[in-house]
Amino acid sequence: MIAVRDLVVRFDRKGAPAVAGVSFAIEKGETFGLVGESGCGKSTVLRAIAGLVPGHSGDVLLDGRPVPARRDRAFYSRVQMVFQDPYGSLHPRQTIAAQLAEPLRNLGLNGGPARVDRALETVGLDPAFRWRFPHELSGGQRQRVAIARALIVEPEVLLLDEPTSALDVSVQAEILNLLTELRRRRGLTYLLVSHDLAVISHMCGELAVMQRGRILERLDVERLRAGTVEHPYSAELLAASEAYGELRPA
Ligand SMILES: Nc1ncnc2c1ncn2[C@@H]1O[C@H](COP(=O)(O)OP(=O)(O)OP(=O)(O)O)[C@@H](O)[C@H]1O
Repeated sequence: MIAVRDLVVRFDRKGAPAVAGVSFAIEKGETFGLVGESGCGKSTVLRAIAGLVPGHSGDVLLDGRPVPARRDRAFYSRVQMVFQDPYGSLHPRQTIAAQLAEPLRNLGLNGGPARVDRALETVGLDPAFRWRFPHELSGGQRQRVAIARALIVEPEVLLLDEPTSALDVSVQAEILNLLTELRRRRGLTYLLVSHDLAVISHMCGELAVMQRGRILERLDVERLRAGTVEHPYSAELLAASEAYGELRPA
């Protein structure tokens, strides 16, 4: 469904690239995880796919075809993003209805009230939320709105950048379960970036461990849960994960 081939991102001409030749492919309906310590380049991979990083090299392929260097409406109607901080990504002085209608307007699609209500329902929020402002919502409700805003254009792929890192643990589980249910119901394909192995283990079929802009190791979730990683850095990451116990089957 979506793939990157030899992706390189350089922010600084002299220094090491932030992403140094990353390749992977995600089948339709699957969730692929990118995991690694802060600064390893995982968010940059995701932002480069979304066209938010100027001047990357390598290919981004959607359904096997390269996407245009300047991402167009056709791309954003198929690929949407959800960021870590829903408070930062929502406009503080716009109603939820206005914010949900915006991506439809940007893509030249019809944004009637019924569509906004449907989007709210999809993420488990009452239509009455349409008149509220972001500060009147809890963190979890705000992230539900961010997911509704990504889904309102009916994309096929969601790029998820630490979608639950800013939330309390109990709310994290709710949002992860909602994302899983939506993926199953709609046949969505996810690329999930997280520093949290428990989140990756819960969500992903396959994952790649990144360090200093490169993929060190690819794993399927069974190997992650069994702890049979090959690269010493992956083993370190696993050992350091507070959630190590949760990753292993009881
Ligand atoms: N816009 C930018 N300009 C310059 N350097 C950047 C920019 N964005 C990221 N970087 C640098 O690129 C490297 C990779 O950052 P990136 O945010 O992709 O890492 P990450 O693994 O997602 O970490 P985190 O989870 O902390 O965001 C870091 O060294 C970072 O400082």
